[in-house]
Amino acid sequence: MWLALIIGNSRLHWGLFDGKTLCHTYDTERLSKSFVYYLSKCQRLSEVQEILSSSPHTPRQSLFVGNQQDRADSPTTPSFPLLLASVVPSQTALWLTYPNVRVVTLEDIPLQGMYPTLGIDRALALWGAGKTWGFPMLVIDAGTALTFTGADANQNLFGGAILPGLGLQMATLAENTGQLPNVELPHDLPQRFAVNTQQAIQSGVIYTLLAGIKDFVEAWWQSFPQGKIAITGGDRTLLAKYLQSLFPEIAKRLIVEPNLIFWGMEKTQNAQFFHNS
Ligand SMILES: Nc1ncnc2c1ncn2[C@@H]1O[C@H](COP(=O)(O)OP(=O)(O)OP(=O)(O)O)[C@@H](O)[C@H]1O
Ligand SMILES: CC(C)(CO)[C@@H](O)C(=O)NCCC(=O)O
Ligand SMILES: [K+]
Repeated sequence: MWLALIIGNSRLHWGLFDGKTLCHTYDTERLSKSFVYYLSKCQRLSEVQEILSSSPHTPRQSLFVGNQQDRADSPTTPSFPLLLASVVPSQTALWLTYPNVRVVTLEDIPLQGMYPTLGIDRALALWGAGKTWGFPMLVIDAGTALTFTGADANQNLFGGAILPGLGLQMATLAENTGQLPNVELPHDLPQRFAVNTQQAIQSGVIYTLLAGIKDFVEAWWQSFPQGKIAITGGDRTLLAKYLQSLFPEIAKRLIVEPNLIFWGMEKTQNAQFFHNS
């Protein structure tokens, strides 16, 4: 068993693997140094699962009482292996205190033509999607930031784009204006021409984002008529639903998959190391 951890800009994403099989996923807030310590002391799978699914993530001392002494003294009780990918350098540092950790870098991903500051989450999602469904592949990651990242049939980075994600666009409007409220995203596509403030914000953010996605997707298909498209990230389901209503011909060709980055991590040499250990 091993753990995959993606440190995103809003929260942490956890994958619990049995070899190549992804058994469980968890999302957590950012965690404390003592959490890192407790996780490193977990011996049983049930302990890992309990502390990752508890909320808030302050592990109960009692979980460890009793055999804590054995653990401190025994050299034969390694922590669960942890494979880490992070786009938040300050958070990476905290997790380097975990004893059995490996960090995924761009060098671990066999895509050609990557530029040095490319986000590891983008490279991993693209690698995971391409290795699973084939290249050419375009990944749309609808997270804190929304990104497009594409690679051609030779697994060469074709390029992409970065813009504020749906949540960030809504939050920025509320934070930087005197009269605009914080608004939730609607479950269904709103009406385009709105007659109240809340719906006007929803319409503006959603319809311009959908138009932008359509434009990128069409440009992608112009370059790669048989090119595949996968969407991931916290807003993927909502976006896929809006696309289904507005541009069904695009939605039909979309692969919607929450775990692209985990698939990417599993398909690096680093994971191979864990499979064999
Ligand atoms: N339970 C949730 N908590 C936080 N955000 C959520 C949740 N469910 C959906 N979202 C949406 O997910 C988006 C954030 O996506 P995600 O969790 O993929 O971001 P992230 O952790 O910052 O990762 P990345 O850095 O890759 O974007 C937000 O815009 C928000 O609207
Ligand atoms: C764009 C984000 C924030 C998306 O999570 C991340 O991939 C990142 O910090 N990237 C670095 C810049 C780049 O990818 O070109
Ligand atoms: K920054």
